[in-house]
Amino acid sequence: MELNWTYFFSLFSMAMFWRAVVTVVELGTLSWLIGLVLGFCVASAQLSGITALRAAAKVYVWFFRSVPLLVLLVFVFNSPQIFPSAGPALSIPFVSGLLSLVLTETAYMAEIHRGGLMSVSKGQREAGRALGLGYWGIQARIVVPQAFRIALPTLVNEYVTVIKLTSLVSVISLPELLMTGQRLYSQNFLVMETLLAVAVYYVMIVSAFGAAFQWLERRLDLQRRQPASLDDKACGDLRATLRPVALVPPLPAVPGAPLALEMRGISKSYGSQKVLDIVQLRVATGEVLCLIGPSGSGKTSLIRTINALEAIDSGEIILFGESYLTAGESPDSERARDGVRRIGMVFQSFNLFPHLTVLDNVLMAPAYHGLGDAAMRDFALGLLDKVGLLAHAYKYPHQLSGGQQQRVAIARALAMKPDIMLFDEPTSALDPELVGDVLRVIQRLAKEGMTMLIVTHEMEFALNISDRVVFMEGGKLQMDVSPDVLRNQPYPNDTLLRVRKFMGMPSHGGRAA
Ligand SMILES: Nc1ncnc2c1ncn2[C@@H]1O[C@H](COP(=O)(O)OP(=O)(O)OP(=O)(O)O)[C@@H](O)[C@H]1O
Repeated sequence: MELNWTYFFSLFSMAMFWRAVVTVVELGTLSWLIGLVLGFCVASAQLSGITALRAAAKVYVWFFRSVPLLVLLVFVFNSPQIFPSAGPALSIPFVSGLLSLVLTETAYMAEIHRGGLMSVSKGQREAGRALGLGYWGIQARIVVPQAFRIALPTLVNEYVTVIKLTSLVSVISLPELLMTGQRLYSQNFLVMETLLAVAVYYVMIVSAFGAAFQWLERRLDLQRRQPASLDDKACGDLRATLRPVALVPPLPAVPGAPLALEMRGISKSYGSQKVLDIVQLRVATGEVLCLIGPSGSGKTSLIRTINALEAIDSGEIILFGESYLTAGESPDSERARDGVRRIGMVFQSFNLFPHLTVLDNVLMAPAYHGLGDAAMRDFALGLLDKVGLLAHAYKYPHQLSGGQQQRVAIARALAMKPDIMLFDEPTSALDPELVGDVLRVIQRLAKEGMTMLIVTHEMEFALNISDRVVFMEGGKLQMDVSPDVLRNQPYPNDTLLRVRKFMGMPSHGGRAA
């Protein structure tokens, strides 16, 4: 069979086909955009803590993924028979088509968004909470930008699917591309030429939008962003504009002033396992405590309760003389969140925000709390200079070594001008050669008078930096003594002997291994 090529080419200059192209693009794009937004809401509902919401979202996704679009289209178009008041709107094929596509796409998009949201690690949310961000702040500034980037390639693919699905709307007489072609070949019987032209029209639409989306994907791809370090001259020029940064706000450590932190009878269990067992701890302003102990003894759990990342089962935590967290209280309460703003936390796995530059990581919390002015920007740059990373201010976390990332995390925590700093094994995830730089920054903070609790396995560091070394075992504080006692107590009791052994010290004291 010979194709009539002259007729085929003439189909590309027919106004009715280009009108159909506009219809397809309008219908596909609107369905995609509305599905994108509603799908995100449904995915959030699926992941919410509210059982009824979760169940409703699950049923929605299950139902609309199961019903064929063709069936839905015919049903929606004819639904005025059941709901006469919807007649004027739904008798318009474009509206019925849009509604059906949106109902279906919302279900598919919800699954895509859910995958994106779930792949943002728990540590990212915890870093947000540790910086005092509320639920919506964490969603808007941390989770959604990352989830969207992860989901983007699949969302783009879904756009192509939606464009092709619009051809089904011909079943309710919308003059889109297929319907336009059908009307034409039912008159002239040039079926193959017309369908071929329809296919080419679809390919053109998909290719044009595919290229645009690819451009967007490339722009959003963080791995492609490789801003360079500032050279010495640029660093020097920038440094000259900055004022020296005072890391620790002057807090009066006068006699009779309240303790920086007091833990009264804190207990916590995970199921039947008690991980904190009536912990009593008092920390004065300016004191540095190192928490040591065997793996699983509860050190991280203790530090996480101080930062309200975990609720407590019994007892009370008091911050600068004011009750901050009590047994059973939600760590998300207003009071706890206010307390968290006074505490900086540095995590073992850094938890930097990968979609933000180093400087924006540091500025994230001040900006959220309404402090992100020009002076704060200078302060943030000054902090980066303090931790030796001014040259890297405009890079992204993936361009830094682990040790550099951890120093950014310290600067980020310091940007909120905390009164207490918590460190949870800050060097455990680092290669040995990178440990020193991080420890030096912490040492500097100690010298400047910062109140600090540090969970560490660096025993010599603990002995050098601490005012007190606290040994934990089985969720209990077994020993709380100065490094001097640890090193020099000539008549050690059994616990001290055990701790010396744990720290790799000789039983008569001295240096740690
Ligand atoms: N979210 C959780 N759910 C259940 N159990 C947990 C949870 N977090 C910690 N645990 C358990 O609590 C105990 C104390 O853990 P924790 O992380 O506080 O110990 P750790 O002293 O910091 O240990 P390491 O030095 O290995 O980091 C462990 O037995 C651990 O398995």
